[in-house]
Amino acid sequence: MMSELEEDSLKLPVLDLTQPDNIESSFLSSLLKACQEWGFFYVTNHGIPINLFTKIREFSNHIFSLGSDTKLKLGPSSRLKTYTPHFIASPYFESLRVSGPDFFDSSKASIDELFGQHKPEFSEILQEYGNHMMKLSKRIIEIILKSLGTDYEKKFLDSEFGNCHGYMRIVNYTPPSNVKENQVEGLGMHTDMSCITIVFQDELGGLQMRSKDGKWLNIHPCKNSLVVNIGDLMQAWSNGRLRSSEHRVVLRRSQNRFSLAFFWCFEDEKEVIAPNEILGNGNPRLYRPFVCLKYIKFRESNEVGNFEKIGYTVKDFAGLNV
Ligand SMILES: O=C(O)CCC(=O)C(=O)O
Ligand SMILES: [Fe+2]
Repeated sequence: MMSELEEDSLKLPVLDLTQPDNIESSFLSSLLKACQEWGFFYVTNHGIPINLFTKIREFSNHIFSLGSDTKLKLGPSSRLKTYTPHFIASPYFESLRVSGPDFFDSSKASIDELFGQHKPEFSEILQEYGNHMMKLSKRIIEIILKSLGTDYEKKFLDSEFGNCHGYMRIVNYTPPSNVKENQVEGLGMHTDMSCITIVFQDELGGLQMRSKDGKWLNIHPCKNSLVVNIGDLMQAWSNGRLRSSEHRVVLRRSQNRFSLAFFWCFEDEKEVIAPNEILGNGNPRLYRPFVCLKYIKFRESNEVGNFEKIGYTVKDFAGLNV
């Protein structure tokens, strides 16, 4: 069950879901350690058909090769606001957002607007992918809860995470032509607002996380595996036992980079507060309770054109000075 990948000096555990109900306790403790220290790990044998990634990648090429006027029909000042154009997150980043639970409808609205006609095959694929990712997210949280304490998945999975929702971002990175001389940031340092994020990155790599002592470490692409990272909501809910790490994307080659990020989040109206069992005896609360949507609004209002900028994380929003 347990396997580990050498990542420069960074060793991230690989959660193998071949038998999700039968995970060794030694693996659970290495998973918990990774979530505390790095906030990142890999998941493999996750059951997502490979051809879904291939098809979404094809779809992504199709969308992002459209003219910018067409794409801006979904831009920040449009009705749907599902497209993030270049020069918002970075000059080299553009993305399309598809929201659950009805991934079919959400993508259909964008596609109809872009192409002026129905392309149900794309929406079907995105719905299938979204359904897989919703289930996968729940399985991963179940295992993370198990790693935090005996029977915690029984106590907390449905009661705390039963109403989580998800959305995906399909991302196209277009590096500048002189990228070979100087690597550039495709996406600047940020933390995710999710409970967990599950990322497919293509073979070019470039995802990096920041260690507690401020070093940038590569999260290499790993065949047939997805990258999982802890987001801000989970950091607050776990009273800081799980780390929402700063990360970024660097571009080193003059080739476009494709990634697909799935964000699994608490429902907007949920009050995020670490349960007493998670807190443990005598430990101070590190975060005041807050309503999930209020944090998301706080982040959005501080982004000022710079999506997910650091300096306004959950610590700045709800951290208690203890
Ligand atoms: O493109 C990637 O590999 C990661 C993207 C990311 O960190 C994000 O969208 O939050
Ligand atoms: Fe991220």
